[in-house]
Amino acid sequence: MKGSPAQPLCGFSNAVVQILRLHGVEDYRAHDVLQDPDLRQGIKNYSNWPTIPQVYLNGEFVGGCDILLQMHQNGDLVEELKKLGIRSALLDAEKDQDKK
Ligand SMILES: N[C@@H](CCC(=O)N[C@@H](CS)C(=O)NCC(=O)O)C(=O)O
Ligand code: FES
Repeated sequence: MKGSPAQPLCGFSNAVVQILRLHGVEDYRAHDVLQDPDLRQGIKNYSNWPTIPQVYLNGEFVGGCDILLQMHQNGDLVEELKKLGIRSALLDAEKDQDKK
């Protein structure tokens, strides 16, 4: 990403942080490519993906901001988190809504 989860330095990186936060995912490793030109280019070569941010789940490249947003909207992100043993906080939020 650009910047840090606490202080994203680009709207696209910020969007990824916010989507993860919605799902209660705050504990992940983030690397600031603005601090490391080799990482900035190297990660693009590694994933064959031209832009930052890049999201990896269990070391597997998932996509950038647009793809994460899409997965958020179509429910895939909840499923992918489940595969990692992470229960999305959004599921509990939905339950709370049902009660009302
Ligand atoms: N549509 C992209 C948005 C990200 C993007 O366009 N990133 C640009 C601007 S921050 C980028 O990384 N450019 C190459 C660079 O800055 O090294 C996505 O889904 O992630
Ligand atoms: S830093 Fe300008 S769009 Fe990301």
